[in-house]
Amino acid sequence: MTIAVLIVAAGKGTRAGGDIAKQWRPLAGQRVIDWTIAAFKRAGCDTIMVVRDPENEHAAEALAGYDNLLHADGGADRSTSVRNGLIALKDRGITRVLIHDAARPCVSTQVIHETLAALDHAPAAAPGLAVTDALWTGAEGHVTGTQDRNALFAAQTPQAFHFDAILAAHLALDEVAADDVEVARKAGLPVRITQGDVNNIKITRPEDFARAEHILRSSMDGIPDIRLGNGYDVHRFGPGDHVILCGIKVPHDRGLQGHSDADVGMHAVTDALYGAMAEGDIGRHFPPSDPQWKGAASEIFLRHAVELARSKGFVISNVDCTLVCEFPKIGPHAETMRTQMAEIMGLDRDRVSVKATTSERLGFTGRGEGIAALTTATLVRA
Ligand SMILES: Nc1ccn([C@@H]2O[C@H](COP(=O)(O)OP(=O)(O)OP(=O)(O)O)[C@@H](O)[C@H]2O)c(=O)n1
Ligand SMILES: C[C@](O)(CO)[C@H](O)COP(=O)(O)O
Repeated sequence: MTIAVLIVAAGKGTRAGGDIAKQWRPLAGQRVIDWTIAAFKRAGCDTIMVVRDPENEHAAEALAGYDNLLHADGGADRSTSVRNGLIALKDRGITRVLIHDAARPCVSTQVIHETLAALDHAPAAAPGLAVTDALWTGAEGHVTGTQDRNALFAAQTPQAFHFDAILAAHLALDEVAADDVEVARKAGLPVRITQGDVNNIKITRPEDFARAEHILRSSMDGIPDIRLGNGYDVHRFGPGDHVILCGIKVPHDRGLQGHSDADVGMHAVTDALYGAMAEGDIGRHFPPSDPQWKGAASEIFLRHAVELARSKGFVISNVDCTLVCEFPKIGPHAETMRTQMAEIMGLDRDRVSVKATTSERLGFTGRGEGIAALTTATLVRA
């Protein structure tokens, strides 16, 4: 059995408005089409044909980054686009095909698998959602009747077919059809209804972008948006009588050198937060070339990273910082450091860890030339 996915992406997206057709527009960090392609790859489908307008520069740009995608030219209506895609898939040994709207980026693995599995029992299958709201007919702003909803379903994609059967049905079609289920039925093929998903929305109107974004951000197919970041920093010892570590003044016979207060621990924590968000590092947000940060309290940097995370919808789940030095001894101060950093980040103390290790007198930390810090941070988007 060789399965192909045919994604129709040649529409103009008129109802969604905007200068760029909806399937090429950004959504939750990538393009709509990227989410749609990713959903099928995640479900294990590797043969993917995208039907697009060959003249559309946004289509060309969006698809350029993909290896191994098949392309076909779209037509004036959806049925023609599907037919072109099916013809382009002919002679590739395809036995089953899933036909999907590019504009449905939130489709789940479960919907894909269930629809495909139904082809073991029928030549065609498609996800539908039983209509739950009462249905009216209306005219001139008034209800004129109530429609029986018991036998009504809202149609979704992917719609799945035995390849030869749907190709033949499309080649025999002499009019425009709403979808491929209609094409199949016109050819006399029985179509199984599989369970649709309320989240499998089709981006149709401008407000659908926000709905799709919410669905994708809150749950990527049940996988929460969890980010892991790491941070690493080193500061050299110099003259002084204390060091600042994780916001705490620790007496020592040397100080740490740096443009700011040289709080190596807090810098590693801050960089781990930036890293989890792919937002660069402290140097990008607070350039050392800028004199205003000379001697600055590192708390400023950490508060900025925390605020940035909040503004992007992340909550910090935990932070784990390890300081590497022979001296000063960190143990007696570790709990105060945890409390201080938890307070700055607005976290419970049990989400903040500060620990220390020596490097067995090896390397620059072992020789007492400086202190290194490593941090791992986890961010979760609610
Ligand atoms: N000539 C067409 C028309 C539509 N589609 C695709 O069919 C899917 C569902 O169609 P629809 O939501 O109606 O998209 P558009 O036709 O682009 O939207 P509109 O009617 O608002 O212009 C979309 O992924 C769209 O890109 C296509 O490939 N070729
Ligand atoms: C195929 C479809 O998505 C099923 O719901 C739908 O028919 C596509 O287009 P429409 O123009 O929005 O009806």
